Amino acid sequence: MRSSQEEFENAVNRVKLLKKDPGNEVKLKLYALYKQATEGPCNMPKPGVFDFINKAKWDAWNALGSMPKETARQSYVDLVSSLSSSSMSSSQVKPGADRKQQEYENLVVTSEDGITKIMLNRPTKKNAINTQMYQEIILALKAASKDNSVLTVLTGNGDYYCSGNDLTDFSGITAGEIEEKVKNNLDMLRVFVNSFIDFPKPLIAVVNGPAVGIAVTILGLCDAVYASDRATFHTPFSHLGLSPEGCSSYTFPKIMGPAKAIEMLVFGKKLTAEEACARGLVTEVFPDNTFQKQVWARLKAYSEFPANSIRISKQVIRNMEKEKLYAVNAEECSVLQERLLSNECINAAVNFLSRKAKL
Ligand SMILES: CCCC/C=C\CC(=O)SCCNC(=O)CCNC(=O)[C@H](O)C(C)(C)COP(=O)(O)OP(=O)(O)OC[C@H]1O[C@@H](n2cnc3c(N)ncnc32)[C@H](O)[C@@H]1OP(=O)(O)O
Repeated sequence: MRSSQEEFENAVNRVKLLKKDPGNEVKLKLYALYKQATEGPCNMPKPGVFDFINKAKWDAWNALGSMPKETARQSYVDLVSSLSSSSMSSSQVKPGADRKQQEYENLVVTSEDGITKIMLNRPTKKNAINTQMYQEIILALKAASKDNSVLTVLTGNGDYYCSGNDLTDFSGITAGEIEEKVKNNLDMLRVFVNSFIDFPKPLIAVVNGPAVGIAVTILGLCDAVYASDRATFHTPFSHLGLSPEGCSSYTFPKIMGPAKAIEMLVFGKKLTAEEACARGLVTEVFPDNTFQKQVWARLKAYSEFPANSIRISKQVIRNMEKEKLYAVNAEECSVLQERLLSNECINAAVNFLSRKAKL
């Protein structure tokens, strides 16, 4: 259900009544969503590098890309509700009450039986992740981290799980605009990956079909990966003149050993689901014809475990590595920023756009 103008205005007023300062990151998000909801996409000139505050605000607003006003308004209302409810005592939160689900352009998000499912929903584009979908996943993870669910699931609609970063993202950009666009996208990628690092409860990938690029690397930050035997796992970074992201330069060698990680991340070897399982990237493989039934029965059973215990145990494991993962993410984004501007990468994108190259 979409929120009304009245709900939005109420939320604007409720922000002023918050007892606890929500911190700069959240304040920037609120600012950006408010501007997007009231004025639409950012078309203001970018403030100078030393105008730190206005630049941070501009970056946050600009990163929302072409998100529709209505989506921004709903995201704003949801964010304010989560801030208001997090300042309520636990006795004020009704057990089992499901949060109203926000509507997204590129995702379908549902909550049932203690499980929030975030489904990538661009099946005609093999669920390629464009700028707006990155933003929506960030928002959906933020909402799921605060809802009543025990588990959160990431999956894809259609025959693909996800074909990775949308390679048309940079089409139509002039030479003068490219550096700015790349920088903004990399700032957004860093926030996107951090939202996986920070996710506070078990996050499970239900890989219904082939996965490419960032959709594969991010699996190293998930807590379980269930795959159909139809799924494949491909990170063709060298083929595209790119470099690893999603913390895979750290998680993959740790999961499968350096030689096997290099085979995937540097030489672009595509793995079957069974091979990915043997390397430890996938938790379990299921036959495609019973995949959904078996996986959801398993998840339903897990969702009945005590919620606090599950969350705290996941956090104990993740907290050991958080600082390292933030540093890896920042380093990977900085290397990737250079790569995206390289001729090798630009040629690969042009070849894809002119349909000369596919994987
Ligand atoms: C700021 C972030 C930086 C992060 C950088 C990179 C990380 C990565 O994710 S790198 C990996 C990028 N992905 C790819 O290289 C995959 C490209 N796609 C393909 O090679 C093929 O489309 C694929 C093998 C996935 C599927 O082939 P087919 O089964 O033959 O289908 P189609 O090619 O006809 O695809 C249908 C439709 O979807 C569009 N599509 C698919 N993938 C992408 C993509 N990644 N980006 C944009 N569009 C994609 C494809 O163009 C078709 O569209 P239409 O022609 O309009 O029907």
